[in-house]
Amino acid sequence: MPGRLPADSPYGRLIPGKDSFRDSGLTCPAPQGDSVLGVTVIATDGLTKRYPSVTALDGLTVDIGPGVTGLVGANGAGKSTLIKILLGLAPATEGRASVLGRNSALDGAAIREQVGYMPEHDCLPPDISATEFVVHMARMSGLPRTAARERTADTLRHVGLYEERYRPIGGYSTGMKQRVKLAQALVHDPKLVLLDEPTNGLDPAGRDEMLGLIRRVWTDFGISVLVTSHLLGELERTGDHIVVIDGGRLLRSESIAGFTQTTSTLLIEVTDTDAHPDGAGALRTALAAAGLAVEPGEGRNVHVDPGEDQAAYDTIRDTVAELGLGLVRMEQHRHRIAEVFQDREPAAVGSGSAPAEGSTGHAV
Ligand SMILES: Nc1ncnc2c1ncn2[C@@H]1O[C@H](COP(=O)(O)OP(=O)(O)OP(=O)(O)O)[C@@H](O)[C@H]1O
Repeated sequence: MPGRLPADSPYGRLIPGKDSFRDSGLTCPAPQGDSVLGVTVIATDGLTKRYPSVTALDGLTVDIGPGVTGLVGANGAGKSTLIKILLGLAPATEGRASVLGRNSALDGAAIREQVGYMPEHDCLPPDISATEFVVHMARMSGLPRTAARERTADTLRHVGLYEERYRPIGGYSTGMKQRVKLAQALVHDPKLVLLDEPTNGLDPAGRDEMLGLIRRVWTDFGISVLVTSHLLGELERTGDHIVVIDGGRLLRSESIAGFTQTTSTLLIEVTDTDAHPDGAGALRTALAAAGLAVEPGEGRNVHVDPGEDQAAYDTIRDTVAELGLGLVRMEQHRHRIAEVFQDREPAAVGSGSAPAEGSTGHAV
């Protein structure tokens, strides 16, 4: 018989006592196109959570639809508190929240049947294997023994754990542990997963792999994702939508495309040559001498604002050719999410270590 975890279990499992699950296994395609538009997966209205010494959420009102949504905020912004309220694991002081159309304050158990949760902190038992642990969590969610084993094998394979899944978790790397936490959130085939800082502690390559896995949870299986991060740029390539909170308040809620609108600026990337070991620098100098509005900068990309001057494109092409550089790309520059927040008030900028070179993150 499946057991029952206390409500304060880090995984928030409560036993639904049901004997059937969505039978889509791991093959449910993501809904596409208009069919997903206008559907609210998570909604909050004036949501407030006050602890004795701090207000963690302050009148938060936001609607979140299907797909991958990044919930971004500095450490202490209120992300984990929001997740706990959504799951019905903590009461709000004021306001209301609903998940998949159910009231979080009243229907927590029903919500947790349909939602997977990956906690932020390390809370895995070190002495048992990933397989044993995930089977256990599947059983806790009410899956019969055989189905629990099958889905555990499928899910661990999906997150990229193979032979290691039979070894004790205590010997796993941080990345492997994060994968186990993701697997247990997915094993009961939820409609939505809430992932709290899943890239924490990972190196840049590990972050990219985890973000790719998260993206596929939606594109391959149609499971919506709310993923938190304190790194603003990290979710740029992974998410469909970003919600930014600060001090428990909504700063911005927008599609990624909205954040990263194209600008009028052209982005030009060129190769270096023996004659011009700094190809981009040589191009900047030559284009400025030709009268174009070249933005100051370093690195391999050159930014030029052509304004209304259609001849600018020809000038750029001809200048690259005259310098003997290779033209790798010339396209309209898109804002990076981090640039959108560059002019923010210092008070709104929180802590958080920026990841190493090569990752996409910028601390909020
Ligand atoms: N149980 C609690 N009792 C008192 N204060 C709390 C409690 N839980 C959270 N807080 C406070 O509420 C604020 C928001 O915390 P929360 O954990 O939601 O932030 P977060 O955005 O998830 O940050 P982090 O990534 O650092 O966990 C913080 O100031 C935190 O110290």
